[in-house]
Amino acid sequence: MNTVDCTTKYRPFAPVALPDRQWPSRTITTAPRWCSVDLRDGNQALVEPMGWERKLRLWDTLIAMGFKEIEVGFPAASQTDFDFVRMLIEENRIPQDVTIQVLTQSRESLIARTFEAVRGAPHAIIHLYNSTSTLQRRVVFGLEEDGIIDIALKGARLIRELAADMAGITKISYEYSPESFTGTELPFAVRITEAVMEALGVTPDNPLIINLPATVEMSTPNIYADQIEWFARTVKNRDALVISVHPHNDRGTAVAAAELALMAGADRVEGTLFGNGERTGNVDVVTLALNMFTQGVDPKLDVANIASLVEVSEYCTRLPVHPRHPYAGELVYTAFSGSHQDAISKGLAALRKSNQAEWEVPYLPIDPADVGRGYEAVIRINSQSGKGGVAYILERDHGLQTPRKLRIEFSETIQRITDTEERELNPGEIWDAFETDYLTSGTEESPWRLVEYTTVPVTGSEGSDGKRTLVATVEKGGESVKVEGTGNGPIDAFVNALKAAFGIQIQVLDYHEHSVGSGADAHAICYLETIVDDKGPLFGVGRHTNIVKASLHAVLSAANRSLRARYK
Ligand SMILES: CC(=O)SCCNC(=O)CCNC(=O)[C@H](O)C(C)(C)COP(=O)(O)OP(=O)(O)OC[C@H]1O[C@@H](n2cnc3c(N)ncnc32)[C@H](O)[C@@H]1OP(=O)(O)O
Ligand SMILES: CC(C)C(=O)C(=O)O
Repeated sequence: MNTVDCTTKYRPFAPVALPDRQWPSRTITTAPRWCSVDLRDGNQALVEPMGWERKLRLWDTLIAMGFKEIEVGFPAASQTDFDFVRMLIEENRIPQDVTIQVLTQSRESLIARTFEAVRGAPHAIIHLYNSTSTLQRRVVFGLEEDGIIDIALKGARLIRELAADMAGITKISYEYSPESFTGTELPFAVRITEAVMEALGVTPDNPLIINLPATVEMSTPNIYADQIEWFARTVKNRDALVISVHPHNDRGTAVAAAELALMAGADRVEGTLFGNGERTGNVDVVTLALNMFTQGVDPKLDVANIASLVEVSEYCTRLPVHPRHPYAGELVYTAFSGSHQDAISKGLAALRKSNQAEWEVPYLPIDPADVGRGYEAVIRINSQSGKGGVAYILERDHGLQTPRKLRIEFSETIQRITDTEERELNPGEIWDAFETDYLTSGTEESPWRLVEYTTVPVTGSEGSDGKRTLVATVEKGGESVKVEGTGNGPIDAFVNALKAAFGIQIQVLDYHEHSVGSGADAHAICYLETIVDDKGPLFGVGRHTNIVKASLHAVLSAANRSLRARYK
């Protein structure tokens, strides 16, 4: 029971009055303009901010992914940020279709230094911000609305001046963030934006990127979408604006907020790889991009090698990507639970058989191969797993198409091991268990062993009807015995031979056989469902390059398995 009375300590976020909201019936059909803020918002939230080498590695990765706008730092804040921007420019590292973006507070000295940093770049976005929320106006700035507008306008006018001075050297675009937008009254957000637009003299040809950040995610994502739609419908000269969103993830719904904001009219998204950023992070652009991808929308970001993105992100941020992180986590293409495994393996088989282009596999919203992940880890086995998963591993790794009843039987063996050992079994251990149980002979646990055999047709006797006589050498517990029997085929003849020599009674209920591999490696696998001396039904499995030998091995496999404790 909570001891804090949340009803007095916290208050619900007021909804936006927008009864004719349009966004709920829209869908996302094109990629937004992406802006990576890894090197700024992501960097400023790190325990150890990135040095040059890490920044450069991240920069190269972002470029390779296809980002065309990258916020490279807060150059007035630190020498490292300043020097990094200079290096990109002086070493001609900025591709011609990429624009760098830099952040600054609305303070004269910081703005001047920011311009110094970008001088000589082909194109730069100067990103100006000041906090506009009710709370920050009161507790941080001690100012009324007009005072806050004043801060923004002083900065905007200076930026316009300095941009004009830089004409012909560096093309400057403008971005303004009414920071803490989500805590700002909407009419005030529009008012300050319109004032900044006027101060900057923006036009549809030279628009302002108006970034409406969920600096703190304070409400459900539908309310953020309402805020964006309300803003877009109310602000004057909408066509001189590019509406950008910058969601943080305080409530864990930044991805949803960004998506709904796009439906509400946002044109651009600022975010980071895997959501690194202040507190619970920025919106994760990789997830956003792949969410689009799985809806058939080209995200215009290359996320095809997700493992290398994880590797770079973990190296640069020194923070791990969670094993359950959407699309990227180590475990997100893995099912341990039986019913999931069963559906996945049936789904994969159906897809292979149908040859259809469209991806449709239960529990796998995306083909792991599309992000460079293999199928090896799709099914892993522990005590939550079922027969489908175990059978999948046997087929995937060893080509065994086990009959349904054998799957049930063997999965009980695996279940016993995983329950006893309380851990995952790797594919090698599953195969070992199968070999030990079904394919081993001539050991203490599996004393029966086939040494050799020959068959001859029964001739001369009346009504022999294709019967054969089989003569074999069989070992039991190391002792060799020659056996002989006649039957409708080799299995029948062998069963009769064993009965005559040892008194063992093997009744064959069902028979399956298939080949595995091809060429010199080809061999036959035979599965026999049997009752051995009233024990069973139980399976015997035989494997050999010779199809008859495979079936005789299967008979002795059943005999061996009837000695197991569980059949006593
Ligand atoms: C939501 C965000 O992520 S915004 C980006 C935040 N990122 C960072 O802060 C990282 C880099 N920042 C820094 O290194 C430093 O804060 C600097 C160099 C920018 C400024 O440092 P300092 O001037 O020493 O201190 P500090 O950041 O505490 O400045 C606070 C002052 O700036 C004012 N201020 C804060 N934001 C702004 C702004 N956007 N525009 C104008 N003034 C601002 C505050 O009112 C306060 O004024 P006061 O000194 O009169 O009380
Ligand atoms: C500077 C702004 C865009 C910011 O980082 C935020 O509001 O989170």
